[in-house]
Amino acid sequence: GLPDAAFWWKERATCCKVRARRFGSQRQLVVVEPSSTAGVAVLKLKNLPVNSFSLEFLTELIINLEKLENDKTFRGIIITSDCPKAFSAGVDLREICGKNPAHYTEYWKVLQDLWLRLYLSNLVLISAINGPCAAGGCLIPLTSDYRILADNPKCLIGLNETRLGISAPFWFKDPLVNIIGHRASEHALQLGLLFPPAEALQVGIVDKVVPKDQVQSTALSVMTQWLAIPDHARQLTKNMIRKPTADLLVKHRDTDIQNFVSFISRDSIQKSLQMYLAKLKQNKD
Ligand SMILES: CCCCC/C=C\CCCC/C=C/C(=O)SCCNC(=O)CCNC(=O)[C@H](O)C(C)(C)COP(=O)(O)OP(=O)(O)OC[C@H]1O[C@@H](n2cnc3c(N)ncnc32)[C@H](O)[C@@H]1OP(=O)(O)O
Repeated sequence: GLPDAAFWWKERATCCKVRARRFGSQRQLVVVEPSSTAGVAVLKLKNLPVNSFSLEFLTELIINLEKLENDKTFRGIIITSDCPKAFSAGVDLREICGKNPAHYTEYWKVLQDLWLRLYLSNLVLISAINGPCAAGGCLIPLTSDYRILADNPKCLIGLNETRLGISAPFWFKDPLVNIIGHRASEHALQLGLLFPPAEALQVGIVDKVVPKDQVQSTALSVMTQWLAIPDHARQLTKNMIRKPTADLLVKHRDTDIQNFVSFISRDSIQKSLQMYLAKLKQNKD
């Protein structure tokens, strides 16, 4: 069962709602639409320009996922991007650069919340990856049940953290190992590889590669196959497979936060993140 996670969710849901009130933004960063298939919602990420994970975006995403999880009309979610430039550029570097330990603590807790919410979801989650997907951006595909990538050379996917001088946390690494295996993860993580579509399919970080204009329709047809299985049987099986990995984070959340805050506060790490951000701004198309 999920008693530990359920406890966390209840407590964290209240925090999310308080935080959402704090932002009070008029921009809608997450759009949820019913699909043409009954019981399936399409969740569109819309934090322009690149769906980087700002605290506000993460908060809105968690609230929307929680609503869908609690709405018995939905059995599955297709997660995709409504930003032409990216599926997700991962952690918003402005959230982990030049801020204070209290901010880093809050940010990391919320990122953990998102991971738990997705990884232990009872719904079928399909990532329709219609743009580049880097580092933290892979959190969504890696916690999904199925991943479809657009066949476009710009659609690189992978955990490239080491290229920024940082390390992916264990709860990014573990699902990757579960999906692509130990040796391939060792290679991909240390070198910070971003895979183009054909290689992504070959290594197994995605399940299907299709032309960009077919990503959505393919996601719907894959969803239909998954929904043919009775929910209770699929959910029990998903939980049985995922619980040992999820428990590692549930049990070690506080230590993980402390490790992150002390790591990210180092001058050398801050310098290398600032350099990466400056380089991104220089390399504009
Ligand atoms: C001991 C314990 C250790 C625990 C762990 C410690 C640390 C863990 C760290 C957390 C793990 C996760 C990390 C991350 O996710 S770091 C982010 C990694 N992301 C990337 O490397 C992707 C960066 N972005 C790109 O490659 C490109 O932007 C693109 C997504 C391919 C899109 O390219 P393009 O269409 O050419 O657009 P631009 O590059 O011009 O980007 C548009 C504007 O967006 C800004 N941008 C892009 N990415 C980010 C980002 N991640 N954060 C903040 N801002 C970002 C970019 O600078 C442009 O801004 P501008 O228009 O103002 O110049």
